[in-house]
Amino acid sequence: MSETELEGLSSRLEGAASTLLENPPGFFELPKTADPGPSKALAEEVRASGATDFVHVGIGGSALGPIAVQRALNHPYYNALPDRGGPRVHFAENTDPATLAAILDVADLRNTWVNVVTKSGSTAETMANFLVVRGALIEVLGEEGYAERVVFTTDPEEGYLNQISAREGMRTLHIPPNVGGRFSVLTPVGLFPAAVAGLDADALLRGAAECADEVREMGAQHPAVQGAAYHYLMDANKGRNVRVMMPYADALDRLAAWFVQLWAESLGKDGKGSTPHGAVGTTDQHSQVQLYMEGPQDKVIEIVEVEEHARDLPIPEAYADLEGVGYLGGHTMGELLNVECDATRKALTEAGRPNSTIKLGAINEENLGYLFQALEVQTAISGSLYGVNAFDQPGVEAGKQITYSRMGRPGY
Ligand SMILES: O=P(O)(O)OC[C@H]1O[C@H](O)[C@H](O)[C@@H](O)[C@@H]1O
Repeated sequence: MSETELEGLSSRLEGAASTLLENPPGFFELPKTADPGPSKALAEEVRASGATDFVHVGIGGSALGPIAVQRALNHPYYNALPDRGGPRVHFAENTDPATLAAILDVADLRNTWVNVVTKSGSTAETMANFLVVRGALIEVLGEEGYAERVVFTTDPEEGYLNQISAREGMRTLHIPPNVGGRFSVLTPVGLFPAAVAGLDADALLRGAAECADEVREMGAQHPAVQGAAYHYLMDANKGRNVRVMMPYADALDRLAAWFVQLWAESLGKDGKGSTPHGAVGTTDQHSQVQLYMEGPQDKVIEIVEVEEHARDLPIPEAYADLEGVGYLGGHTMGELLNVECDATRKALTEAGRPNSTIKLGAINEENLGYLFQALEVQTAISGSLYGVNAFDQPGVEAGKQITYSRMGRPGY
C-alpha cells in the first residue's frame, strides 16, 4: 500500500471511530446502560430453589456468548462452581438429538430450570429443543407446574415466546432490540446464565464499560480500533484473509468460537470479509502450526495469552537420568504453557509469519467483559473499513426458507 493509500486508511479509521462514537451501535452503550437486576434477581430465585440443573436452549448469538462465559469461568466438568453453589449448566444448542438426549439423561428434571433464548423468537433449532424439553418437564412437573421453571430471554415484544408466555406465564428477560444477537453476550443472554452459575454479572459489565470508556477517550488510537486497521490491511493489502484466534488456555476455546461468529457474520458480505478460525495452544501446535509456519502466506495468527492461570500444578521431579523427561521436574504446567506460547510467537516471527498477541492478566469476569467489548468494537470498525453493514445477516435466510418449507411451516 502506498504512503497515500496508508494516509487514506488512517483517515478512514479516524472517520470510522468518530462515526462509532457519534452514532454508537446498541452494543456500545450497553455496558453503561444495562441493568443486570432482572437477570440477577431471577438467577437468585433459581439458586434459592435448590436447582440441580439449568438447561440453556439457544443457538448462534443466543448460545455462543453464554457458552464462552461458562467455559471461561465455570468448572469444565462439574458445569458448576463447587465453591459458589448453583446448578450444573447444560447447553442445548444444535438440533442434534444425541446431545439433547444426553442432557435429559443426566438432568434431574424435578429440579431443573430451562432458559430458552432467541432474539427473533422463532429459530427452528431453538423451538425444537424447547418443545422436547417442555415435553420432558411436563411429564415430571405437569402442564400446570412446568412453566414456572422456564425463563424466556427474547425481544421485549416480538416473537412467539412472548405469545407463549402470555398464555402460560413464563418469566421473560428482554434482549434490547438495538443489540444484535452476536453482540448480545452482555445482555440477559449471557448475564442470566452467568448469575445462575454464581459468576459476577456486574464485573462482566464493569470490564466492558471500562473498554467503552477507553475507546471514547482514545478513539482511533485504541488498540481495538488499531487492530481493525491491522487486520484489514493484512487482508486487503497482503492477501492474508484467514484470521486465526489461538488462545493459550483451554478455558478460552469457546471465546474463539464466539468470535468466529462475530467476525464471520458481521463482515462476510458482498464478497468481502476474512475467514476467522479458532485454535488452542498448545494443543494446535501439534495439529495446525505446521500449516501456519510453512503453508500459504494467507493467515494472521492472533495469540491470546493468559499471564496468570487461575490454577497451576507443579511438575514433580522424576527420572533425572532421562534427559528428555527429567528436565520438566520443578517447573509448573502453567509455566510450560506460557513458555510454549512465547516459543510459538517467536518461531512464527522468525519465519516471517505475521502474528499479534492479546494479553490477559487473568481469566476473570472483568477482563472477559473488556475483551468482549473490545472485539465487538473492532468488528464494528472493520465493517466500516470493508464498507459492509456489520449488523445484519441476510445470507442466512435462504437456508431457513428451505427448512421451513421442507418442515411444512405454513406460508413457506
Ligand atoms: O437469537 P435467535 O433469533 O434465535 O438467532 C440465533 C442466530 O440465528 C440467526 O440465523 C443468525 O445467524 C444469528 O445472528 C443469530 O444469533
